[in-house]
Amino acid sequence: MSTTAPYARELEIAQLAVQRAAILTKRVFHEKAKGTVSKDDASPVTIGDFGAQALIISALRANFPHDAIVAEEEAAQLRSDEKLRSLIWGLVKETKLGDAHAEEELLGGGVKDEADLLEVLDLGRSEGGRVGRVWTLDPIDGTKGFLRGGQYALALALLEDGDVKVGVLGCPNLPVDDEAPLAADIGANQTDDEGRGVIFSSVIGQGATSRPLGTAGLAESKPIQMKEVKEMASASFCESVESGHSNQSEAAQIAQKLGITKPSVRMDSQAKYGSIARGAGDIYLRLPTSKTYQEKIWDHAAGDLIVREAGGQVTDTKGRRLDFGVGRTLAENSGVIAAPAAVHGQVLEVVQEVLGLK
Ligand SMILES: Nc1ncnc2c1ncn2[C@@H]1O[C@H](COP(=O)(O)O)[C@@H](O)[C@H]1OP(=O)(O)O
Ligand SMILES: [Mg+2]
Ligand SMILES: [Mg+2]
Ligand SMILES: [Mg+2]
Repeated sequence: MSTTAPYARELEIAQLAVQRAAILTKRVFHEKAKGTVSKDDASPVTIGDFGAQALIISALRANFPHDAIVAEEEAAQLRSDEKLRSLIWGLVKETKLGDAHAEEELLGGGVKDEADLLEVLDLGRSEGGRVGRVWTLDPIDGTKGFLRGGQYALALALLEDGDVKVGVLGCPNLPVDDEAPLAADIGANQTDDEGRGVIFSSVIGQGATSRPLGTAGLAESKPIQMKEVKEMASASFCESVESGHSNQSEAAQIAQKLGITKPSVRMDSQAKYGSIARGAGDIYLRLPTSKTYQEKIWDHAAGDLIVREAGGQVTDTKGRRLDFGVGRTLAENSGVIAAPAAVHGQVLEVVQEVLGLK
C-alpha cells in the first residue's frame, strides 16, 4: 500500500516550478536595475511575466498533460513582436534549477524553441469551471510591486471541481524567517538579498508550510500557523499599496471601529495572504473599489488555501467563501476578508456595517 500523501507529486512539481521561475524573475529584476533590460525591449515586468509563465506551464505540461490551465498571460503580443520573443526565449532557455539536476529532470519537458514558447504560453487559456483539474497561475502577481522593488509573488494553485487542493506562493522579497515582524516599509525597496525569498505551500487537509525559496528540494518545509489575535488593539492588517485595488478609506474606518490602533501594512500581491498565514500580520482586507471589477482566480486561489490551512477563514465582504468554480474570475464574489477563524466573524460584521451591507 502506498503511504504517499494525497497531492504529494502535484505539490512537489508546483514548488519546483515556482522556484525555477523565480530564478528568472529575479534575474530580470536585477538586469533592469543594471540597465541590461532597456525600456526599448518592453517593460521588464512583461519579460518576467511571459518568461515565468512559460517555465511553469512547461513543467505542468510535462507532468500533468491532461490538466487544464487558467493563466493570466497569453502569447498574442509575442507573435507579432519578434525581438521581444527572442529576448524572452533566451532567458527561458538559460533558466535552470542550478546544480540540482535531479530536480530539473523531475520538472521535465522545458520549452523547445520559440514556436513552442508561444504554444506553451497559450496552454493557459482555459476557461476554468466547476469540473475536473484546473491549474491557475499568476506568473508575477503584484506587477507594481515587482517594478518598485517591493513585494510580488509567483502564484500557482490546483483546483479540482472548483475547490483549491494545492496552493503555492513564491515570494522572492519577503523575509525567509516566519518570525520576522512586518516592517512598515515592506511594500517598497525590498530586494531578494540574503535572508529573503520564501515559498508558502499548502495541500487541502495537510496544513500550510514555508521554506526558503532558493534551495531546490533541499530545505525542509516548516509548518506555519496564523497568530491568535488576543486583542484587536494590537492586531495588524494588510491591504494593497494601490488605492485603485482596494478601498483604503473604508478599510481605515473598519480598522478604527474594530479598535485596531496600528496603521495598515501596505504591500502588493498575494504576499499579504502569506504574511498573515505565517502570523506576521493578522488580517487582510480587500474592499471593492468598483461594482464592475471581477477579481481573477489566479490572484486568490493559492493565498486562499494557504490562509485556510494555517487556521484562517477567507470570505468575500458578503461572508461567502471564494468560488473558484465559475470561470476565470470570481464573478460570484465581492472583495476579500481573510482573518484567523476565531475573529473572522467579528471582522466581517464591522466590514458589513461600514459598507452598508446589513
Ligand atoms: N480595480 C481593481 N480592483 C482590484 N484588483 C485589481 C483591480 N485592477 C487590477 N487589479 C489586480 O489586483 C492585483 C494586485 O493586487 P494588489 O493590489 O493586492 O497587489 C493584480 O493582479 C491586478 O490585476 P493586473 O494583473 O491586471 O494588474
Ligand atoms: Mg495578479
Ligand atoms: Mg500578474
Ligand atoms: Mg497583470
